[in-house]
Amino acid sequence: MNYSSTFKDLKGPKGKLLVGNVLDLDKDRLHLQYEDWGNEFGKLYRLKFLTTPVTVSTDPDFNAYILKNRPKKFRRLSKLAEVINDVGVEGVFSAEGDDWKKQRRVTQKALDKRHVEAFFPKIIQVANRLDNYWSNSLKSDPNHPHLTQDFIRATIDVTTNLAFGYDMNTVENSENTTQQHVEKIFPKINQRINSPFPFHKYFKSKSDKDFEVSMSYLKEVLGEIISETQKLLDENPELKEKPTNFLEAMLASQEKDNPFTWDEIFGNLYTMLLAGEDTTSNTLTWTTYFLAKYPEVQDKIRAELKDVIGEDGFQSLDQLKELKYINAVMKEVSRLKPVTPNLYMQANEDVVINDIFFPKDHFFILQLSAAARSEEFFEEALDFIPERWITEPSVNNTCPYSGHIKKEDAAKPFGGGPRLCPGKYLAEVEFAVFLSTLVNKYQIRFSSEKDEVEELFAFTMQAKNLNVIMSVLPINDKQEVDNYNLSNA
Ligand code: HEM
Repeated sequence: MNYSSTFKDLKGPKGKLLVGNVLDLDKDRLHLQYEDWGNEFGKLYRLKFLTTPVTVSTDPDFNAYILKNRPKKFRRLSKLAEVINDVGVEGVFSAEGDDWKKQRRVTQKALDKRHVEAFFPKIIQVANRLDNYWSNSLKSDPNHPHLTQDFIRATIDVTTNLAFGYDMNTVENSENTTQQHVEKIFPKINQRINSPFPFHKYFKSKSDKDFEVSMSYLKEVLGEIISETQKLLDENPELKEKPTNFLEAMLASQEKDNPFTWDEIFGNLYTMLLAGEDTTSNTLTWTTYFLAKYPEVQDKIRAELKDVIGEDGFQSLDQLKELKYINAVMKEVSRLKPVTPNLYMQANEDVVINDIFFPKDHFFILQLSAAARSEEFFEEALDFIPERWITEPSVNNTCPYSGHIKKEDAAKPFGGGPRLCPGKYLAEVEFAVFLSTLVNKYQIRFSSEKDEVEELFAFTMQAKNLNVIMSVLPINDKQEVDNYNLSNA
């Protein structure tokens, strides 16, 4: 192998004897700390967690190389996979090699465009329930402040309907506590990944015990869904040949070569539930922040809805493609507030990237938010400008200043390469439908003048201290929207 330097030559913050940089980590704002260090030490820099050397990359080309060269040259960090598997969420996200290929095939098929399109009426049904729920809640609580929880419930309902063929209806069923249990999983996984030692194996804290209660609750719920689906397959054997959703496909494999194990079935149901819920609901929550900060964005969305959807509401998925401004809002929110800002990878073999040598098993942190918010790739990078994503086909869609990198490559909220998020299309559809439902009838604003929102890293990146409330849009504003001309905005 030819190279002119190794990872040991990279600069980085000075660590402490024995522990390296572990004690310097600001766990609640890890992604911001990695961004700051990137500004200080360069796009590639070195850290040490106890005795383990780590390379952090904020370089989109370097990140793209690693994302693209999976599963052969790189894998997800083995410690991450161990923590995820240890809590029982052993699915496509943590799998590698042939196991991953097998699980990816069925996951990707369940979430492909054809399935999402066939399922569109159900997404609309969930959105209508959300709308009813909001309009009723606002009667008793004129400034409804629970938007994050509402989005979590809506995304849980979509995933369980689409992937498991099961209508959980957590939006209307306030007794259903699934959302509260699901919410505990990512923060716990995050805590365990960042813990230098698996203390929970020897001593269970109160939060470990709470977490176990939540996991057994979810196991019971998923167990019931599995039993009902198995009964359905037994009564309708034709479904075993032509399964209509993810769970049916996994159960149908029991009677074929190379069946999924029960751990894989449970693990993938958890994976779907988690991967589909936390990311999409946090992106929607961050969107409400920008809606409150820039009320004119709400007006533009309403104008576009009026143009494209009209009075009759969504009729088909084709209308979504015409919602160019709403799609641009999602891209801009995901650029400025990417909910998965750090991806953890590991080398399967010795590799040379950018003329630098990294040994087998080397640990990489791909930091995605630094490039997405950098002036190097985006003009007025810290400003919220959805229009930057609306380009005419004739206009060259590259970032200003970057020369060769496309905007999409500098901001990669869904990862990339063969393990690109398979739920991307579903997430885009959910985003457009739920955001339209919200903005069409309701007004979003801050509950106080102080904007104290903070980015909290808990494996996904969440909005802390977000003081956003909603109220029914006054009739007058609706009339004004009728006269609002999007093209002049
Ligand atoms: C705004 C919403 C979402 C964001 C930002 C997001 C982001 C991501 C990212 C960054 C990854 C890692 C990709 C990589 O390693 O290159 C990922 C993986 C994954 N996502 Fe999403 N996701 C979203 C919604 C969804 C939805 C709705 C589902 C399904 C219901 C889903 C299912 C998955 C699965 C199963 C994986 C693992 C794929 C694999 O390892 O092969 N995601 N997502």
